[in-house]
Amino acid sequence: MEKIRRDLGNGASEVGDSIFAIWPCFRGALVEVVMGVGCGSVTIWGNLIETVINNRREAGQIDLSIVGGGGVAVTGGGAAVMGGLLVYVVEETGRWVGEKGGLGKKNGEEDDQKRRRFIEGFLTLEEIDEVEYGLEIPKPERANKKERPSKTTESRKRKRAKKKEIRSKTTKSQETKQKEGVDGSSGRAKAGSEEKVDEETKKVKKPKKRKKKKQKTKKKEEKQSEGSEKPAAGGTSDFKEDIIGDSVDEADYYAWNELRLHPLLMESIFRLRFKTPTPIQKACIPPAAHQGKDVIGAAETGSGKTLAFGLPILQRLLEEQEKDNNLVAEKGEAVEKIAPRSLLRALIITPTRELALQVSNHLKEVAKGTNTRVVPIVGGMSTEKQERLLQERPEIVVGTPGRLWELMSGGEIHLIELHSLSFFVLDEADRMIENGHFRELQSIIDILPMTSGSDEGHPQNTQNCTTVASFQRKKRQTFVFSATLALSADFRQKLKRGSLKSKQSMNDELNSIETLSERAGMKANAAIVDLTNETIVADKLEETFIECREEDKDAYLYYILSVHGHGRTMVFCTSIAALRHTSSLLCILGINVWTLHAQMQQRARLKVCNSCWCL
Ligand SMILES: Nc1ncnc2c1ncn2[C@@H]1O[C@H](COP(=O)(O)OP(=O)(O)OP(=O)(O)O)[C@@H](O)[C@H]1O
Repeated sequence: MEKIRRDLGNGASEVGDSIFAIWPCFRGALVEVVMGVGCGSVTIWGNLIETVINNRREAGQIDLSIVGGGGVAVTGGGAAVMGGLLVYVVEETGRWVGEKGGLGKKNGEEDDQKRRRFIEGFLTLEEIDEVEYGLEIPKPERANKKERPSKTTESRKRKRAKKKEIRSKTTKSQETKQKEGVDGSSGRAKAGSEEKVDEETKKVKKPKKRKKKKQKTKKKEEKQSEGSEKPAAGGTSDFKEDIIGDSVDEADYYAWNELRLHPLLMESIFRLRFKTPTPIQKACIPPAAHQGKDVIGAAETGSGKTLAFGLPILQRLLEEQEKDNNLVAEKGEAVEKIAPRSLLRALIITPTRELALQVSNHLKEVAKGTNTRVVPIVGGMSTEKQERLLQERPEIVVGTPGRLWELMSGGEIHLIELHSLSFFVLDEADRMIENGHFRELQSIIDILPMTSGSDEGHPQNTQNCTTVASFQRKKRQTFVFSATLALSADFRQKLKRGSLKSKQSMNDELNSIETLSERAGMKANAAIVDLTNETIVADKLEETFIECREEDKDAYLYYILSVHGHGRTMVFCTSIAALRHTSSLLCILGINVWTLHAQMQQRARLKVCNSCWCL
């Protein structure tokens, strides 16, 4: 066996770059990486290289063994031995394997140049032309995880053939199940190649569309037939046993008692296993749900703000439904005619599409078992489809300013019949006023009927929209939620005096939460709940700062993810290019990566969000 020593460079990052770059070349070859002694980041690099090589070996993608060099184990373990970290690639087959600054010339000069470029440049995945190099980037194996769409035509063909086989063999219901499986796998976006995934998903999904439609119709029919069996608001139901399955000890949820929520909402809370209300929920629900007050709420991200406004909305809608039902029962049909049915009762506005969907999904989950419908209206999705959803007249709409205003100014009837609007919510208000992007938000606020105490009862004509006369105007509550809050000491006085409403102020942009709140109709007796702390950092987060060289950043990231990254991790990058680099790298290293950035199509962005929520 001819052993050729290849010095892959000095220092962790050089070695790392070389190893990353030449991995694909190792495929099929029997090589040894012999670690030399090291210092400094030897622990990181030792762990990194060992983990990666072991993963690859287990996946059968690489046949490398690690041999401690210079008497120091590859894992380093903090060995403080002076000297650079050296890696020797020992080739068994006699074929060129890889090197830094290279001498290899087994296959002619041209090939060598390509390889050298390949190694020295540390190309990103997008830059590597697999065909040119005759390489196939190894696909990390994921135990117990759904397979991601493969890049190669061969595997695509295999997939298609498999699907065909499944379709022909299975019965209708089995087929549906199988398809769901495939669907799941196609949802896995491959890092740095969202567009490809999108195309691929299209291909995989196309034949399913009809099936899906059929399923939808079937579901709809089932729903309709179930309609009469749905628990009426406030009525007792066997919902708990149905959904919960295993029993819930209500005593564990005693902390919710003081919030006096409707039994159907408590059923949802049991189902979601939310044992105690979060501080922001505890502070906001009583004034909002039982005193009918407006609320300005601020708390760190992830503190449960959605339900801090969501539960009061659902509580009031359920109470009203109960009252209506009782009146109908007492006085007969006549009352039903004047009770507002299927009108927009709550309009929730968020600064981003993803947040709107997150909020909408969260509320849907809690509203399960009630008759309340929640619909998201966001940009980047089919307007026609959203108009169809609105034709069903949902009580709660969660949307982003742009698409909402587009539909409102186009005369979408459900969105401009605002006389029965009982809740107007601005979520993440601090982000809503950032960059002054939200001209549409201003337009939406302008067409809201005045809240009680102003010119109640008078219909308004504003711009393209006309709000209809109210026969049963509800007192509207305004909720403004944010992760940060800076209110002036005399904010309440300003609200009382209406100074923020002055002519001068009306011409100002919505550039502060104070102005935004006041314009949205916030009343002076609003409950102000500020649970932010000075550091802004969420309590559950621990911040750590690692000082490192630019070229070591990737190694640290991989190390942190490998050693500490159990569960989900979010990695923020400064640019889309940086995101592509990092995600490609992590993908090569066998980490399940999803990317999300502004240049992705909305459909792909939503798919990523949905998949991440489902993890
Ligand atoms: N009482 C509760 N007990 C346990 N988990 C809860 C409770 N209320 C909400 N959650 C969960 O906490 C998570 C964060 O909630 P939510 O999204 O409402 O926070 P948020 O403050 O709005 O965060 P962000 O500002 O990031 O939108 C969600 O997954 C939600 O299901």
